[in-house]
Amino acid sequence: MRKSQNLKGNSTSEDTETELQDDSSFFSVEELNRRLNASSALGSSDPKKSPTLLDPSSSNELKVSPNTTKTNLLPKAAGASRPSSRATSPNNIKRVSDFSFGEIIGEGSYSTVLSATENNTKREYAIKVLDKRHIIKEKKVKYVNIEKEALYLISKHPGFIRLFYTFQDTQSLYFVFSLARNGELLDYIYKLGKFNEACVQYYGALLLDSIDFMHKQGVIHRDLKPENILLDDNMRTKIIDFGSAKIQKTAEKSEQLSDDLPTSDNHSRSFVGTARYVSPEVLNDKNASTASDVWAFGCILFQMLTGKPPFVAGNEYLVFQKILHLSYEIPIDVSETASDLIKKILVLHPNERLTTKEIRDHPFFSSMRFDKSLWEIPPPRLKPTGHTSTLSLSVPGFVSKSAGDINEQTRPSTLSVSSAYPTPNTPVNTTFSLPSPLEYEEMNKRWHSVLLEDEKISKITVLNVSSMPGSGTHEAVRFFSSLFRKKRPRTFILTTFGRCLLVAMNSAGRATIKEELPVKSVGLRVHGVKNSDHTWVMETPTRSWSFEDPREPASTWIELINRATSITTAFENHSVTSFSRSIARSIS
Ligand SMILES: Nc1ncnc2c1ncn2[C@@H]1O[C@H](COP(=O)(O)OP(=O)(O)OP(=O)(O)O)[C@@H](O)[C@H]1O
Repeated sequence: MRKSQNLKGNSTSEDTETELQDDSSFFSVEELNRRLNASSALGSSDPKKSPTLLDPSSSNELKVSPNTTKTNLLPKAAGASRPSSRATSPNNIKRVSDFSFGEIIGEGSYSTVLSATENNTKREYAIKVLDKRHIIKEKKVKYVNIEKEALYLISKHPGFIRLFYTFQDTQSLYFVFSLARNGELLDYIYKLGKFNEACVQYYGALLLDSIDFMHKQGVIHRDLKPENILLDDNMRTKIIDFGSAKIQKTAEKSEQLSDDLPTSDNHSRSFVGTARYVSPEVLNDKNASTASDVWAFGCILFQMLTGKPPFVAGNEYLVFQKILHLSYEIPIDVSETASDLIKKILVLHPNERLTTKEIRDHPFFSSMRFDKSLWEIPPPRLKPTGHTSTLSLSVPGFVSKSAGDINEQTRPSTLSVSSAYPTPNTPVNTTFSLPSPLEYEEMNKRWHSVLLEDEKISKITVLNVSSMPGSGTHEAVRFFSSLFRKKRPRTFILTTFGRCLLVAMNSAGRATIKEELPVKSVGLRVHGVKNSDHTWVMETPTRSWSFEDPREPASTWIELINRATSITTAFENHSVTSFSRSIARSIS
């Protein structure tokens, strides 16, 4: 296997050929419960019988308390984890003290993922930490097992994240993965708007080859989406998150291989997946099949080609309606060959959908060779193709950093992809990080008409926003307005005075405030939304706003809004004059 050096000069986990070493005993509810009980009864566990339980005197022992939260279950952050006196635990099963944990690089519904360096080898990994109590409570033990088994089945293919070790301590389960340093495919789609067709062919081919292999191993992923596709040091794709996977039985598998028709999962009738990528058959009768993964693949191809998934709407119900009615449009700038492929994949009936083999043979992929050499050719430079004019925002005057060539520019050195700033042609789903001081100055000038005297922009980004009457209004009014609730892209400005503004340019090119969010309203509630890490809600008794930011988690925003509330409070107490000036200004 390839030898690689990371940016710090450390060798990466990909360097090692080690077979999966795991503590398989913890993957049963009984064993998990037994160990949890043992740990609760402090000291009653028998380390000989449970070789992977940490020594209670170890600095890395994580104590169970009834008030334990997800965060304090985590190993200590960067540098805090002291190397163990013993390099590894008995039977070569790893333990927390074998690693120094770094920053949190991702969070899932049931896990937190941290970067980590193995103390002995200095190899870097991504370690997924799952809270045992939470897994048991939510009845997810079965899925933890499936994830491990699926990862084992597909481990020989380069298109998947590699699982190296599993282990546990009293409170958590640990999956040690190869570290995909270049973040999620989704980041690049947002950053570039959309990919040119050469890039879509290349990345589409890597994914197709991976999906094909995965299906031959009897694994249906069931949650394929750009967030679950990571990019490694060489900008090649690694599919992650097998927590929703289904493993087919051998009989099903051989049937599938003989006739190449989609095999379905008749046993699992629960909805899994993500609304925008879920197939019509899963919505209709909850039957997931290999064709359901092909459907999701079609949605991802569409998203790479156009910048957004084919089925988007203000809420999940409307997304489902669009999927069931096959209501999507291919923009005219997509080539005929690509459109033809999309139309043959996004087909309602799974048996009429192209199979992975048929997709490989489609003219869109005629330049790609589906063999080992596919994974050896250098990735094409990631380039956007122009912009979708109907989606562009009118935010003039910013230095564009989004367009161009990602591979050409310095690649992001960490997992967080530095984002672009609003430009007149930036697609709506893009979000933006803080600009440099010079760009700040420029922005403050551009938006000065919405700012107060001495007030500066603290954060500017584009969010999808919808609003409706608050919980204090009549239920019928709320119900009907929910039917027409539409998320619209809006430029959001947080100012140094703590004001949160939704702004737009008028036809004369002048920035105007569309709305000022009532960060100090009595009865204001700011909260996240179940099943969506990137959506949050601001609610007053009379009005509620729902925000979606595909890049930044809702928790960051909730913290920001809370901070804005305290800033405006301080501001009001100390600087009444500025408010008077602002009123005078708005009148003039
Ligand atoms: N090997 C890795 N290298 C780098 N980042 C990773 C790796 N594995 C996971 N991540 C990051 O952590 C996030 C959460 O991981 P993952 O999707 O596996 O968790 P999960 O609990 O299964 O999530 P979900 O709620 O989507 O099921 C990912 O979206 C990704 O950004």
